[in-house]
Amino acid sequence: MPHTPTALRQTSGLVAERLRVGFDGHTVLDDVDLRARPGSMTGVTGPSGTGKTTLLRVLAGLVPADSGTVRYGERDTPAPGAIGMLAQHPRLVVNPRWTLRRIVAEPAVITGGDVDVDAIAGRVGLESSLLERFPAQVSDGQLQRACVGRLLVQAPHIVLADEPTSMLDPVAARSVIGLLQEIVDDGAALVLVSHHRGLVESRCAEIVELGSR
Ligand SMILES: Nc1ncnc2c1ncn2[C@@H]1O[C@H](COP(=O)(O)OP(=O)(O)OP(=O)(O)O)[C@@H](O)[C@H]1O
Repeated sequence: MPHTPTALRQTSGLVAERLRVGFDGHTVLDDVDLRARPGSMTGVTGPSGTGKTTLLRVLAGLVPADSGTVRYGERDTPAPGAIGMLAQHPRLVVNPRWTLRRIVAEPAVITGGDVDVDAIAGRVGLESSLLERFPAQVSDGQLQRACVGRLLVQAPHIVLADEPTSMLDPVAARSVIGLLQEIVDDGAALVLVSHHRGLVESRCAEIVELGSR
């Protein structure tokens, strides 16, 4: 039976309260609250070095907070596969020895599901012929589309996107944001880190501004 991400998704957002993180005695996050609701985008913005990526890492459970809490629905740790991430530099996070087809299909391999990678490629505007290429043989925009395709296969409850369009030209950026909006409209809670205030203000129901006090 084909993998049907939408049907499998059980939405639950996340709530972070009073997060504090410091490195080497220097406070980076100071009492930060953030809520990401199902079917909604939450923006994180602020100048360079104010802790946007650190906040995403804490939300993903990759960096422990010194204090504060993160709740994922009813849980205090995310369910396996509940969080999907989209990186600013997709080349740094994908396996360079995998074809785009394998990169897109990977979440279904992990769960033992079946997936129509060509259909997913069509949905994210990636020519099927590119699926047989390796990351070094495609553009940043094409690789980011493949990563969005992988998100569609994973169908996470929560998407954490760290400057996902900053490497892309305006047309490709709009397209990737449109695809993320589809994932949100499908019920995911999305946290969007971006320096681009206009983008955050136009798309996000809630905005966390770091470095503003
Ligand atoms: N593992 C770490 N050890 C020590 N310091 C760190 C670590 N991770 C981040 N920092 C520091 O924390 C601060 C915030 O970094 P972070 O990458 O979260 O900022 P950012 O807002 O995402 O920046 P940018 O917009 O430039 O990507 C920086 O001063 C950084 O040097």
